Amino acid sequence: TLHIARPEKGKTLADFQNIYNSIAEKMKSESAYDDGTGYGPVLVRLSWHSSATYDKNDNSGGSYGGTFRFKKEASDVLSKGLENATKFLDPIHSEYPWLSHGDLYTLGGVTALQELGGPKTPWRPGRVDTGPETVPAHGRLPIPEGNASYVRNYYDRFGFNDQEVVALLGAHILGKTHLKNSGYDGPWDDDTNIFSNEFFGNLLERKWTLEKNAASNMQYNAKGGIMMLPTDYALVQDPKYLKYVKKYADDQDAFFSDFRDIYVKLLERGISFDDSIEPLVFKTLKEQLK
Ligand code: HEM
Ligand SMILES: Nc1ncc(C2CC2)[nH]1
Repeated sequence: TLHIARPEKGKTLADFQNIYNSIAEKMKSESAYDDGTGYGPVLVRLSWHSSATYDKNDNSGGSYGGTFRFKKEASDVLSKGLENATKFLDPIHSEYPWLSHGDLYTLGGVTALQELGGPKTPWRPGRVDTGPETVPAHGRLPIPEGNASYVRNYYDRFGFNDQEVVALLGAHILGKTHLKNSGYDGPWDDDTNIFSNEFFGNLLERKWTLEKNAASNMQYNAKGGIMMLPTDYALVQDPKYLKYVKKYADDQDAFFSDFRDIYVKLLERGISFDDSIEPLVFKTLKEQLK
């Protein structure tokens, strides 16, 4: 499968900054969502799930075709809860109908990440919607019960190495698990909408206890109301992953730049962009107030 980027005709940085601002303003005005967590985390998760169907073996799936807009893909039980994110973005798509869904879902994640204090993340337009026949079969999303070899094997399908996998999973500092979505529960602390390297410090410094949760799933819990999925905890069980967990726990700047790089790589996986076109870097709302 070939995915050639075709940037929307005649659109400039200013046009996409307008969309960024619409999403960011809507995040601000609907900050009460999910008990005050806000829409940032679930928008980041949607950008990940819309890219997570990628398979390097035939270059299928990935963010290009915007196929998450089809119920056939969005109904995957492992995507439960993401209907909140697509419903949030529907009015943005109505306001800017010229923007492809693939560009909408990835731009939503980049906007959320930056508005939650994450790294400045270059973004390129040009994903083109493809039809229902291009929706990949269910089964390409990861399960939370996996161990380290499961996680390594899963990301091999993207061609991501150990360092990239550890950096990418640092996104789990954002947001929450919800029993009604995934059958996992927590964290219950409040600053789950600020991007930082704390996921790694939590993994290394807290005392983790493996417990059965209210949905009879096993998860790791620590005092102070934080939790880890089995796939999170795998990062400290495997010596090759552990090396990078320590690196990122010690060095916020290294985490921010490595997360930015692998997040861009994820959102663009499988797409051929015209490298003579500069990626776009958006200003945050705060930066535009001055
Ligand atoms: C081994 C791979 C992964 C597994 C098994 C996994 C699993 C999960 C699960 C079970 C939830 C809770 C969903 C719910 O109950 O609402 C979740 C939430 C989340 N995931 Fe992941 N995830 C993985 C990788 C990623 C990646 C690569 C990113 C982003 C780069 C990401 C971003 C998020 C975010 C931001 C949330 C919070 C969503 C919210 O607060 O509604 N995850 N993930
Ligand atoms: N620690 C942790 N693992 C998964 C999560 C979900 C993002 C909220 N949090």
